[in-house]
Amino acid sequence: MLITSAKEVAELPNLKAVPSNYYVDNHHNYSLPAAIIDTNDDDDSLIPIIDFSLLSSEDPHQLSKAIQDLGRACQHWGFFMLVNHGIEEGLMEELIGVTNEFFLMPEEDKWKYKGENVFDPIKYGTSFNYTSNETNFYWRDFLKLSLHPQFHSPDQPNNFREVLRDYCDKSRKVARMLLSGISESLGLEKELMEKSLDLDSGFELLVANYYPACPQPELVLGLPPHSDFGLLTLLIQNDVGGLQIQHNGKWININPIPNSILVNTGDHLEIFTNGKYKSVLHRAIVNKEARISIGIANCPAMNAIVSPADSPLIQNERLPPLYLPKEYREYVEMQQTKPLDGKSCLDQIKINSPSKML
Ligand SMILES: O=C(O)CCC(=O)C(=O)O
Ligand SMILES: [Fe+2]
Repeated sequence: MLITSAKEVAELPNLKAVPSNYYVDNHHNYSLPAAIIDTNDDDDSLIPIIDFSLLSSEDPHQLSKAIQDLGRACQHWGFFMLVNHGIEEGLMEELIGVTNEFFLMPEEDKWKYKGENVFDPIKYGTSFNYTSNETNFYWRDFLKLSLHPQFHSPDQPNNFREVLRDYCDKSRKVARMLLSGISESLGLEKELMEKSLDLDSGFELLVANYYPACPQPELVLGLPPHSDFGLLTLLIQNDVGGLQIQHNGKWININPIPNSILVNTGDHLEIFTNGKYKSVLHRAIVNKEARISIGIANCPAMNAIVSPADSPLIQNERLPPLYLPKEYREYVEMQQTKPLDGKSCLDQIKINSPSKML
């Protein structure tokens, strides 16, 4: 079957209505959770804002407060805005610019990166995940790149590789610093996570999303509700909002804040913390203007076995392990080939709680 990108559909001459195979109602595999979409500005402003520079403060009180704030944001929201992260605004803008140029290239130049398998290091595609046999589509095109342990980049546009390498080296340092702060926030020794999940060989996947301008945004979704695999995702975006996250049973709009990085905790941080830090469902709506977002998922090493941390602070008689150990690679395979049902993949490895079994 010839696949058409969402951008090609959006650019059909005289397109006034969205083709019906993009209608969100047609996705029979899952139903949207009954929740209120809250567009209230007060709620938007509630997303925690973490000042990265305070995580290296020399003032012990400031440092310990910054670590506590980080832990609280992961526990109560699973999402936070990171400011003062030290990555130059110009570099972030350049990455968004070259990514936009990639999506503006002729279709045949992009489809040469189609890829066939879950672990192909460079993949261009459309909708949620073209490895599952979708017949109804999401209003989104994507480019997925494996960045670590081996770095992969398309050759075009010309300076894409160079800009990406610079950004991803800097983003990795920020992510590692956050992960060690997160270990500390749990009372664990700083290095426990990096050692047990072999983060020096950690897998990193970049997902660039292009949501074309849509004539009827209310009828479609850019991305269905999902949680991210990995430990932490760091996401930058242009100034067109569209991300919604589940919080206290509602969908909350997250408006972009200039020069910030949106961070969320992924499935493997939920597993490692034995459920204390939640991997939160989120989705993307679309707009009459095109939107770009670029996330990097920072993950355990492919052959690491992920389980709740081996520490009495994380699992003990009162807190039995809630998740089955699983090799990271197997989890990714399972997630990438699982049918869409609006539920997190974590459900498949949750151990039934004793109260359920009584
Ligand atoms: O576009 C966004 O803001 C969200 C993207 C996302 O959730 C993803 O790529 O996993
Ligand atoms: Fe996501």
